[in-house]
Order: sequence, then C-alpha cells, then structure tokens
Amino acid sequence: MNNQLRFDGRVAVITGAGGGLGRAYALLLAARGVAVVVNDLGGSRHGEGAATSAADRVVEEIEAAGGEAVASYDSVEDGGRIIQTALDHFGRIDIVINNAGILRDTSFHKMTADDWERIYRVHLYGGFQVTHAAWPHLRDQGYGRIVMTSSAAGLYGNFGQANYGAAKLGLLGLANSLAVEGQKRNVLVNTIAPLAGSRLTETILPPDMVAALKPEYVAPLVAYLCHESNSDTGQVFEVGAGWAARLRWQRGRGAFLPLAEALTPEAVADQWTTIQNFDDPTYPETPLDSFAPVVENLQGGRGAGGQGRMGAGETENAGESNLPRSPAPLPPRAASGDISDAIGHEFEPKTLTYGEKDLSLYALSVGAAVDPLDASELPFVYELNSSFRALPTFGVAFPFSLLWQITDVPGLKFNPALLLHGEQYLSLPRPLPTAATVTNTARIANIYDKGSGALVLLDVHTADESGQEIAYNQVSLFIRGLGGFGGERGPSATWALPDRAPDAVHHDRTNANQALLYRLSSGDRNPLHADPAFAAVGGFDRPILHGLCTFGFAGRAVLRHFAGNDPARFRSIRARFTRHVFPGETLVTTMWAVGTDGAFAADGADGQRVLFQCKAAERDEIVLSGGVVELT
Ligand SMILES: CCCCCCC[C@@H](O)CC(=O)SCCNC(=O)CCNC(=O)[C@H](O)C(C)(C)COP(=O)(O)OP(=O)(O)OC[C@H]1O[C@@H](n2cnc3c(N)ncnc32)[C@H](O)[C@@H]1OP(=O)(O)O
Repeated sequence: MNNQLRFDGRVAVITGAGGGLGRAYALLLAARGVAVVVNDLGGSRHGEGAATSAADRVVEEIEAAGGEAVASYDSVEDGGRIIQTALDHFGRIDIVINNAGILRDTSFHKMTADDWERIYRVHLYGGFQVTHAAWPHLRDQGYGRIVMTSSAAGLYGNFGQANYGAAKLGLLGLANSLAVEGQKRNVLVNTIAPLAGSRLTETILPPDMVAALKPEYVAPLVAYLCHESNSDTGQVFEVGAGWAARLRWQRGRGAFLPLAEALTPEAVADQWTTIQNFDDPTYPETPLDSFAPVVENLQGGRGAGGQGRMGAGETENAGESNLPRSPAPLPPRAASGDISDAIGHEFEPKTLTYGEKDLSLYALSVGAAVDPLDASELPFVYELNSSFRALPTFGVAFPFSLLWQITDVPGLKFNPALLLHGEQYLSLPRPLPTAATVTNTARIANIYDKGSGALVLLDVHTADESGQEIAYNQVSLFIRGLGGFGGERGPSATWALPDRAPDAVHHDRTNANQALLYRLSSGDRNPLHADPAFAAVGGFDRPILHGLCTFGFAGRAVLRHFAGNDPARFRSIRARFTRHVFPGETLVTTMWAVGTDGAFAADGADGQRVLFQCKAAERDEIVLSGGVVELT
C-alpha cells in the first residue's frame, strides 16, 4: 500500500510488552519498521516475581516476522536502564509507550499502604522514570512521541480501584504537563484510556467480553499517535473494540458570586443550580482558560455585586481579601463570529464609590508629588491639605468597573492579551468631587476594521447619585489580529503640531514598578501590566505600562504648566497611544498652547487648548500623539 504509515529508522520502548496491549503495540510497530525494546519484567498480574520468558517470546515473534527487537527485563522503576537498552542496541530512542501495569484491587477500607505504594510505583513512578530517562534524548533530537496509558477507572472512578485509579489519573496529569513542555521541541505526548481484554481486565469483565476486546483493536490508534504525521498533543482518547474517541473537559458557565459582599455558604447554596448547570458549556483546554472567569470576577466583573473595586471603606476591605497574590492571566480566545453584531451592545451598568484615598493613590500612581518639598501637587495627594482636590484624569478610571465585560460580548471573541488601548477621550463638565458614589453605563458605539486590528469604540457615561453626568469617556480599544472582518475603516486621524519650539517640556521618570502601582489605583487589573507570561502572549518581553498611566502623567504636566494645577480649568483631554511604554522609562511631554488667537484656533474653539505629545526618552519613541487638552 502506497500510503501505509511507516516508521523505518525509528526506535520504540514499550513497557509491559510481554503480553496484552504492549505485545500488540510491539508487533504492529515492528511490522511497520520500528526497532522495538520489548520491556517486560515477567511478573504476575499483582506485580510479584519476574521471568524473562514473556519479553523473549515477543522478541522471537517479531524476529520471526522479519522485524527488529530486543528484550529488556528491567522494572519500570529503573527506567534509565530500559532506555539505555534502546541506546545500546539501536543508538537512539524516538517512541515511548508507557504501558506496564499491575493491579492490587481491593475496596478502600481494606486497602493497605503497601497496596497503594505498589500500584503507585509501577504506574506513576515507573511512567515518570522511563519518560524522564528518554526526555533529554527526545528534546535534543527535536522529535519524540510518547503515549501514557490511563484508564476509565481513573477518569471516572471504579469500586476497588482507588490506588489504580489515582495512579492512572496521575499519568494523565503527567502527560498534560509534558505535552506543554515538549511541544516546542516536537515531543508530543498523548494519553489513552484503553478497553481491552488483558490480564488486568480479565478479573473485572466476563470471559466472552475479554475475548472480544482484542488488544489489536487498540494498537492502531496508539501506532498513529506514535507516527511522525501525528501533530496532536496533550489529548486523551478512549479506545477499544474498534471504537475511538477523544475526551475533553466540559465546564458550565458557572455562577458569579458577589465579591463585594462577604462570601457565605448561603450565597453558594443560592447559586447551587447555576453552579451545576451545563446548558451552555465551554471547553477549557489550558490553565488560562480555566482562570478566565475568576479574573473576570476579580476585575469587578459580574459577581462584584454592582460595586467596583475603587471604593474606600467597605469595598476596599472586602475586595482586597479576595485578591490572589499573583493575578491570573486571561484565556486566549479565537477570533471568530460576526463582530459587527457587537455594535450597540450595552454593558451592565456598574456603581462604584471612591474617596480621598483613591484620589491620592491615583495621583501618586501618575507621578504626582514626587518631590514632597514641592507643595504644588500636595493638594492631589494629601487629604488634610485645605484645598485637597481630584486630579482631573482620575475620571478615566470610572469605566474599569465595567470594561472587562468586553470579554463576554456576543460576536466579539478575541485573545485579551492582544488588546491594546488605542485612544482615550475624557470630558468633565466640572471638577470631580473628592468623594462620590457614581454609576457607569457603557455601550459599544462602533467597531472599525483597521486591517491589522479591530478598533472598538466605547462610550462610557458616569453619573453621580443625583443622576447628573460627572464624566464622559470615549475609550477605543485596538484588538490586534481581529481586523479584516469586512467592516468600515472609520475616520483616519490626522493632527499637526505648531512649527515652532514648544511652550513647555516636562520630564517624568516612571518607576520600574509603576504599572504595579497604577493597576491598584486605577482599577485596570489587566495582567498585561503585571504578569510577564501574559505580556509574552501579547508579544512583549516584559509587562508594559498602562496607556492611561502615561496619559495621567501627560495630563498632569499640562495641568501644571498651563492651568496652575487648577482642575476647574480642565475641560477635556484626548490622545492616541502610538507605542507602548515600559515601566521605568522617562516620559517627556512636549506642549504647545494654542488659543482662539493662536495658529491652531481656526476651528473656533472658544477656550485655550494645549496640544501635546509624549515620548519614551530612552527609546526615542513617540508614545502619545494627537494630544489635546481643552482648558477654560
Ligand atoms: C479587556 C478590558 C478592557 C481593558 C481596557 C484597558 C486596556 C489596557 O489595560 C491596555 C493598555 O493600556 S495597552 C498600553 C497602551 N497602548 C499601547 O501601548 C498601544 C500602542 N500602539 C500601538 O502599538 C500601535 O498603534 C497599534 C498596535 C495599536 C497599531 O499599530 P499597527 O497595527 O501598526 O497599525 P497602523 O498600521 O499604524 O495603523 C492601522 C490603522 O489603525 C489606526 N491606528 C493605529 N494605532 C491606533 C491607535 N493607537 N488607536 C486608534 N487607531 C489606531 C491607524 O490610524 C490606521 O487606520 P487609518 O489608516 O484608518 O488611519
């Protein structure tokens, strides 16, 4: 047959290959050109004794059929010796099938520590030893195929097999991690849960069933997994009697419990039906997938009880006690679906309370009062100052009570690590109060197809308790890789700067931990700014600074140089994030004042405007452009 899968030149170690499944694998692979190490201790089903005959018989069968094989009689607990046999006889190792196993079935209340230990040592420890010995060779040569043998007893549980089930599921855990570690080097690791008539099943299945469940029915799937044409890794297959199926995790949508209140067992009881519901399942595949809803809730998401995390007093304590020490990264999501459906989507409104401490922390996190002897910025950070006031750009923090809902908008599926802040506009009808309870409402105003990404425009309105608007934000999010969906391109931004020397230039050195501070003060807990692994998924070699942190530094510079630090003069601010900033870099904000009589006043603006841009000095990169502050 022309398209027969061949393995010529490959070398396999198959443990427990003296009979049953292992023998079937050995015979099939040898017939396809594999040189096989037939490993079998030759002990009893319960792991007692040893005999060379089982392995020898299989080697004879292979040789009689014209194949190549060598016997190994070592225990899998001496995995290094088994792999050495392959290296000594065939000079390499390509395939490892961990198949050896014994049984010590007994109900748990009768199970001895010895019953437990014996099973653990042969299955899990043995699997570790053999694989560990082969691993460096597979990695170095950039090729390897490993199969672990799990069992339905481990996947689902079985009476009298607590020891066996635990070890078998342990092998799946081992395989899952090795699949992740080996993928880059083309070392693929998969797991099977076979059902076959063998010494291990003859005690629990009727004899005619055992006879029907031939090991030969399992061997082809295992051989395929070991072939170089297989590119799947980290998967589990149930296989037996000519039937094979992939198995995966399924998870319900779950319930979001209110973090803003004390979590109680009663709250769990109330949500029990939802916690157990599988109506609209998801299929997590990685730890990132697993963490996603947790992060959503911590970000002030659906279970935050309508209360953001910025509030002083009660919110602060309840929120903090639930935070993990290191924030969990978000899941990768596939870009798919009809993105345009998301236009007009309304977010669930969120209420938050803020106070003096929040304002002070925010101001500190955008570089206010770095020189404590310079009293000019003390009113932003010191609540006992007689003119304590809010830094105007604190208003950009309001949307974060609800923005994270964007990961759950129908039609808008994306990898959150690829999301970058694109542009920001904030307008304030009057100075922000120094304490308030405010409610945010938001909708997706538009989504533009920018080719290299999708630009999602969000309108966010913030009102105080009397319903009066105190801030309006337009947030644009640039989602890389999500362009090309056939949407409108949207307006093209253009701006120019006066052809003259700037009126002011302000230098701010950010701290290496600036993003770690800013995330706490602003409510933007995006792991992109804290978690190196998450930043790496986004293509950055370390966490980057929040765009809005840079924005806050620049806004402060304008306020200081052109408005005497008086928020009452600050109407609005906008800017585009043109390049990322790394914490620790120096921000240089260059500013030009243009008024109604200035070179840039032709549009009829009735107040003074300040145009600005901001540079990361060390890399000489413009990081904010198109900056405009409107002052009264
Ligand atoms: C999830 C919950 C919500 C949480 C929200 C909070 C998120 C925050 O935590 C995240 C952050 O703070 S990220 C840090 C701040 N942002 C950045 O660092 C982005 C810097 N910008 C870039 O890298 C590129 O501009 C880049 C990559 C954005 C675009 O570069 P390119 O792909 O090279 O695009 P380019 O060829 O230059 O332009 C294509 C079209 O897109 C427009 N465009 C470019 N940059 C834009 C930007 N920043 N904002 C808006 N539009 C932008 C261009 O104008 C062009 O369109 P057109 O031809 O129509 O003019």
